[in-house]
Amino acid sequence: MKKLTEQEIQSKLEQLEGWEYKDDALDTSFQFENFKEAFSVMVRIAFEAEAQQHHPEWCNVYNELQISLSTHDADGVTEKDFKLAHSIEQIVDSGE
Ligand SMILES: C[C@H](O)[C@H](O)[C@H]1CNC2=NC(N)=NC(=O)C2=N1
Repeated sequence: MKKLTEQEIQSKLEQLEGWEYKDDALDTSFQFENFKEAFSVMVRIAFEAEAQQHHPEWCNVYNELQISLSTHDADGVTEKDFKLAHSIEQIVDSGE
C-alpha cells in the first residue's frame, strides 16, 4: 500500500472531523461517560480492526481513548488508515 503525501493526507482529513496528522500518523481522542462506554467501543473497534487486518495504536485511561493510526509496512499513512478511521467514526457515532 502506497504511503500518502502530506498534501493528500491534509486533503482527506477535511472529511474526517476531529482527526489530525501528527508524527506520521492520524491521531484523535475521545472522551466517554465512563470506562465501560470506552471499553465497549474499543471492543467493537477491535473486531473491525481484525476484519480489516489493520490495527490501531491506542491508549485508554478510564473514560479517555487516544488513537493513532499508521501503516508500519509503508512507514506512514495510507488509505488503510483512512478506511479504519472512518469505521471508527461510525462505531463511535452509532453509540451516541
Ligand atoms: C500481515 C498483516 O496484515 C500486517 O502485519 C498488518 C497487520 N496490521 C497492521 N496494522 C497497522 N496499523 N499497520 C500495519 O502495517 C499492519 N500490518
